[in-house]
Amino acid sequence: MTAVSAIVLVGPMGVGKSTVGRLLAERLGAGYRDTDDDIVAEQGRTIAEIFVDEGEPAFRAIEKAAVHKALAEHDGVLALGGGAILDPDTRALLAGARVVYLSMDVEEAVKRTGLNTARPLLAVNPRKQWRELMDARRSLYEEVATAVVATDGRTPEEVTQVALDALELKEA
Ligand SMILES: Nc1ncnc2c1ncn2[C@@H]1O[C@H](COP(=O)(O)OP(=O)(O)OP(=O)(O)O)[C@@H](O)[C@H]1O
Ligand SMILES: O=C(O)C1=C[C@@H](O)[C@@H](O)[C@H](O)C1
Ligand SMILES: [Mg+2]
Repeated sequence: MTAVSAIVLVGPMGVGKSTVGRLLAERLGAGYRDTDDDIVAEQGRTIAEIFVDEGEPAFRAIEKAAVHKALAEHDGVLALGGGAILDPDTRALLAGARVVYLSMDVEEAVKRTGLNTARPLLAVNPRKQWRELMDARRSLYEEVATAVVATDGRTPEEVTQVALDALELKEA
């Protein structure tokens, strides 16, 4: 069963899903869960290792199963991996949920992700790769979102407050 009361965070790598997700959960007195963490725990490997060992399609299959499991089990704040919305079944499942799309522009993205090789899809030419990813994904993030929150120039605390306002949620 899908836990439709979950608040789901989507958006590109480094936008602050994990940071804001934890703050949002704290403010709401709710649990926090992150599908990237679930995958690492279940697989006993890092995301980068899964990409290197098995390639992106295999990672996406693992991710799809992890996202569907988390949506069924968790009714707090749930951060999804940045590419989870690429899967059409996952997008269909999100149709019943409250989904916050955290957005940012490319310069902010480069600042936040830097040259961190833990993000395999941005490991070579981060600025170009980020633009290409966003060209392919922007409309998918918008499709699943019930609220869009721009994070540029805002602290994580400010982003959290704007998300609460957008969802019209009060603190616990
Ligand atoms: N609003 C913000 N302003 C400035 N820095 C931020 C903000 N939100 C997050 N950060 C910083 O940006 C980096 C990425 O944040 P975070 O790990 O939360 O992103 P993410 O969306 O979960 O990324 P991923 O998709 O890779 O899991 C961290 O160093 C974090 O401290
Ligand atoms: O945007 C993406 O495709 C990804 C985002 C991260 O959350 C991880 O799920 C992984 O690095 C892939
Ligand atoms: Mg994260």
